[in-house]
Amino acid sequence: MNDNLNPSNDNFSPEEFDVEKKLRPLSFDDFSGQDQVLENLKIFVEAANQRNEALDHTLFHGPPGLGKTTLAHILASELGANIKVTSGPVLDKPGDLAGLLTNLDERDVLFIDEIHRLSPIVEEYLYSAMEDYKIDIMIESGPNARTVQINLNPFTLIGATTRSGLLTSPMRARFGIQSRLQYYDTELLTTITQRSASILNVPISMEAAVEIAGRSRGTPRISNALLRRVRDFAQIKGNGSIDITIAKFALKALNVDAHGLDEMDNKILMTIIDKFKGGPVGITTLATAVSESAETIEEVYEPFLIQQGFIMRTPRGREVTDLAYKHLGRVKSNIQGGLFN
Ligand SMILES: Nc1ncnc2c1ncn2[C@@H]1O[C@H](COP(=O)(O)OP(=O)(O)OP(=O)(O)O)[C@@H](O)[C@H]1O
Ligand SMILES: [Mg+2]
Repeated sequence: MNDNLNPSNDNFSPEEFDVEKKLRPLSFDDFSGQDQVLENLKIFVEAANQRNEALDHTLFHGPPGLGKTTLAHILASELGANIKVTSGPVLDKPGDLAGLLTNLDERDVLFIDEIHRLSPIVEEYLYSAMEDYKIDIMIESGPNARTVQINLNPFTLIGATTRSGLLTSPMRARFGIQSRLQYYDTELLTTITQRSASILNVPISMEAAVEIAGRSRGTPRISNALLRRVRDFAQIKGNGSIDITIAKFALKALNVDAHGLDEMDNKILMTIIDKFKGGPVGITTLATAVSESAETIEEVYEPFLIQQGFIMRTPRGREVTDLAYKHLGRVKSNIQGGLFN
């Protein structure tokens, strides 16, 4: 599979980065889907705006490409505040964090991506900043070294993670607002694809938008990536506009699965069928067999496979469904007790 279609791929070329920026919704009104999450956020933002207070610390979790970073930027903009962006692995000492925190104006947003990857010492340093808007900083050095406590402006920390299971409970408890983002259905992804096509100035038929949406693994980032690639085909092999014929042709050339499943999705299904007779198989055994971490399978791959009805979680482990056999063109063996269907 093309690397840019990988749900967790954020390494765009400079040109693609620009396109990506153009496509990113900038306000609540631009953002489609996640209705319940959005409805709540609108209320919290409006209330914070009315009271002229900082919004409560907010955590977004869920699989890659569903809009966590986008929502962090939207929140800052709806709060009329600045946003400073950093990420867990970048902050390796409290000093890095202190620099960011002391530069925040009242009600500003500090966005920490991959917040599950903060080092324990930085994480602990964050606790008092989040709770009391206070931090200790070290001044001078050598024999005169001492710490002083300084007050921060009230700010909002927005954390994002694909691996909420790896967050420590004290960290999680400090987020007053916690939202889990869900996969998008084809209808929503169709709307998003049409919106993106209009921003990119490329005509697209309804049928073609539905086709792209249906193969996007429930993920707007993938819809946008597919749209960009299909646009290339339309430009070179067609007349520049995207109809169903060119969309199907391009998606076939791109090797995109009819359900939008990626290589790892299919590998997981195939491994359960071929090596574990369809399951049930424990998550750690499965993880070893596909050479991926158990956490990544649980947080990135499995939710979509379950949502689409390819896998079931049972008390004894993961089991593939008849739909998975059908999808992969495999025949279910009778030994499992299942009949052909
Ligand atoms: N609801 C939406 N409506 C329209 N476009 C969206 C929506 N959500 C996400 N997108 C598009 O998908 C892209 C990916 O979203 P975003 O970067 O916010 O995902 P993420 O959840 O932060 O992913 P990751 O976990 O990989 O950081 C965005 O650039 C945006 O263009
Ligand atoms: Mg992100």
